[in-house]
Amino acid sequence: MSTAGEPVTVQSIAQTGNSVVPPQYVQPPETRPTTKTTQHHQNDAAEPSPLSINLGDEDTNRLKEEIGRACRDWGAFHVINHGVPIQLLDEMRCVGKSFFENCDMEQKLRYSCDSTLPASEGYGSRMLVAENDSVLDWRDYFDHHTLPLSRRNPAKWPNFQSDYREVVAEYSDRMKVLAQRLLVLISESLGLPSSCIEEAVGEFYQNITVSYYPPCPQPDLTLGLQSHSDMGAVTLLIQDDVEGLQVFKDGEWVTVRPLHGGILVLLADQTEIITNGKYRSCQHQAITNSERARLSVATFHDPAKTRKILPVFEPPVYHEVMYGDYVSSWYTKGPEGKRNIDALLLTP
Ligand SMILES: O=C(O)CCC(=O)C(=O)O
Ligand SMILES: [Fe+2]
Repeated sequence: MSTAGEPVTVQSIAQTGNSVVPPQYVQPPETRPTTKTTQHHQNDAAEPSPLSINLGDEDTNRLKEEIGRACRDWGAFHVINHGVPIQLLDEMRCVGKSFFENCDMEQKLRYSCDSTLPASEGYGSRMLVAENDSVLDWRDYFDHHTLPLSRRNPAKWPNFQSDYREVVAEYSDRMKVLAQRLLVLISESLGLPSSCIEEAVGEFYQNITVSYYPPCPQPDLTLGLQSHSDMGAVTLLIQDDVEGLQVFKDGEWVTVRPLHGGILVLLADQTEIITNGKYRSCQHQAITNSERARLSVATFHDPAKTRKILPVFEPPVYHEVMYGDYVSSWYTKGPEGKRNIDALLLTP
């Protein structure tokens, strides 16, 4: 499939035009995206799914109540009037897309990540794959290490497009501010002191991953990204206008309708531990389609690897865990839905 020594990317497979995907990309029947378990968003429903929350709402009690409800019911919600210029969201999508679509493979491969290391920075294709897991995601990605500033080295990011590095840096700074504000609101929605969750997380380790899902000839057999919950504290996600992200709610996969200008907030596993399971992390996956490539940009806010994470409510339902240990077990076992966090339950 690849020329000697080149990593296989999903985009290069898609470009062969084959009508059949290579066998490593075929999901076992139980994880395939079936229409039976998929409830598509309700077009005319009174409440979009997941909920969309107006951060500009001056009625702060109502705002906190809505956030609490969304966190309990979905572990995910869109925010609008979030203070981040919509133009910056568009620019971020645009520079990300242009890396995948306007650079030739030789240029792209200059930024290849080290696929033997977890969460290595750069261009790659197999991030969430466990060591012994043979099913691959139908996705390529570019991961940027953005915060703390000591990890940020824009020289490792593409510069074929003149403003790529500035856009990513500005986007990173704006996402951090928004994530901090959200953790305040989430804390307050539980009656906790404003800074409670933020202090439990400590300094943010932030990564920005641009995911690119090429059209797939067999969308019924594949996943763009297998079912998982994010490991850190909170993820802020934007997508283009192509559907594909699904969240798991009440036993069903619900497709998240793209909301231009909105930002999707996904609660991640450390927030579930810190809130002692009052708010659960959102299990999600990405499906593929045969028509159009899809792009998303996920901004992860994680604790430092040495940070000890433990519930702030008594009696604790989860074990204390060192975040770095949590990440290691995740990478050796693979995400497999939410199995990793369930392993921390004191009374499973
Ligand atoms: O592409 C998406 O919408 C989801 C991406 C995601 O879940 C991730 O990168 O962790
Ligand atoms: Fe995710």
